[in-house]
Amino acid sequence: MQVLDTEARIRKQIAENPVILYMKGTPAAPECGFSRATVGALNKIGKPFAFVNVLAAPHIREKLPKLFQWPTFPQLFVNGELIGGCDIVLEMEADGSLQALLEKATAQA
Ligand SMILES: N[C@@H](CCC(=O)N[C@@H](CS)C(=O)NCC(=O)O)C(=O)O
Repeated sequence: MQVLDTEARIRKQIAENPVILYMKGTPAAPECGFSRATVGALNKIGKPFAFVNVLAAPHIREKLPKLFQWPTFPQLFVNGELIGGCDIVLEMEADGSLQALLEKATAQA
């Protein structure tokens, strides 16, 4: 029962938020260097994003990696699609594609 509830919760969060970051800690107080770096890249772009602190949500921390076959955090979703973790976000920030993606996603919201 808990497993189904957790999956439904995750799918709702992803559906309701055009940009959502599953991370350790909060944007104001990240609790892992990978999450900190990812928040830094998103803040540089300056578009709004939702977040879930998986350290405060152990069921989500356990379930999300299985749902989207991505084993680690952070995980960035844009318009319902998993973009990736810290490495991918930093690469996309460097080549300009993160800005383009987020501008498009938040313009549609
Ligand atoms: N290369 C990864 C690094 C992320 C990573 O290694 N995260 C670890 C440590 S924070 C993790 O989430 N481990 C699984 C867990 O703690 O649930 C990325 O690009 O995001």
